[in-house]
Amino acid sequence: MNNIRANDLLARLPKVDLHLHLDGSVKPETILDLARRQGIELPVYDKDGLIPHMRVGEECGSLIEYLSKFDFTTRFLQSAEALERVAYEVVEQSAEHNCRYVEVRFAPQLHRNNGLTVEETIRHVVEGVKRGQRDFGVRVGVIAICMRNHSCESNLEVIEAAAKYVGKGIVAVDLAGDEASYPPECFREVFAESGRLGIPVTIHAGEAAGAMNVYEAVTNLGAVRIGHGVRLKESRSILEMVKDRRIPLEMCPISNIQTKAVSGWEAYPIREYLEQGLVVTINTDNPSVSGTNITNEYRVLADRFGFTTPELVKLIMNGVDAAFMEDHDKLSLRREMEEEMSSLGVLN
Ligand SMILES: O=c1[nH]cnc2c1ncn2[C@H]1C[C@H](O)[C@@H](CO)O1
Ligand SMILES: [Zn+2]
Repeated sequence: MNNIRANDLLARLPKVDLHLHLDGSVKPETILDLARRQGIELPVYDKDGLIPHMRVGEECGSLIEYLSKFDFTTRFLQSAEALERVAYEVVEQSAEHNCRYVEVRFAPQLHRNNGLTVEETIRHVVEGVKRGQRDFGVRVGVIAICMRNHSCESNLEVIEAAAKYVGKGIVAVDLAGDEASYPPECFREVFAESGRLGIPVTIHAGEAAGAMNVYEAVTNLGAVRIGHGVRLKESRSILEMVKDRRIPLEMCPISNIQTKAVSGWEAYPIREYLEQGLVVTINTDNPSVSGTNITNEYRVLADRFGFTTPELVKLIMNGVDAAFMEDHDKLSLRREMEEEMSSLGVLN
């Protein structure tokens, strides 16, 4: 297959994205408009000029450097209107890449500078994605994020509010932020509460710290999925545990290279993980910070690792299996996607 046709096929394949941060998915043109409406000064007033403020470059050396890009964007996401709008637009952008299901995650406590409550932030994000779901025909779930640098109290507040929205938009809770400085043990109390309330848990782990964080996330924080897990390869026994429990990894290739979770593509363990029988899914993490989209993630994997179309289809369907979705909805999503793949001629 020549490249143009291959790229076209990747764009047209139905896909899912399980790891997508709201505040890492804001379009520069939306920032221009939000700044004007909110009367906030910008360093530049053209969308190309904003890109360096929002996106990491080649030189990104660590997760901490990567995370610094979020400070710029979250300033504009402090009102009901802004949250609803970016939530809607994230669904629109996913639809442009033929995503059939997305899980949009955000940290309520980062959007309260102008007085919104945790529950209000959740309500507005859920409203935005639901409107997107109706207009663009993409199924959507929302994940509420606790932050590693926030207090137990403020993270517990997120869990309690999220619980009220389970079945009404919220599908899980997560833990994100600077992994290296805050070991996951600090969060046992917080995720014990999500366990009591019966909310599914995914945890960013094994990205900027070692495999022990994955172990802690699974055994003590109740994680049933792991965000990234790139450094899981550092421990054979922990890798075996993740494999035996069939815990899906939400890998985000471009982001993982940029945050230096691994030294480079040659060390990226995706083939290794698949050969070892781990459940790998492919996701974007932060399209506007990483300068990526879901089609691009698959294209890079095809180019760098020689993944064939059946292998890419398998990765996509792993994402469907790993979705935080009711069984009957998952079944109908799987059927729809299989039909669409059949009509594209990529299923036997
Ligand atoms: O890849 C990541 N690792 C850890 N934290 C992250 C990553 N991407 C985004 N975040 C943080 C920064 C955002 O402000 C926050 C909520 O989306 O989550
Ligand atoms: Zn993430």
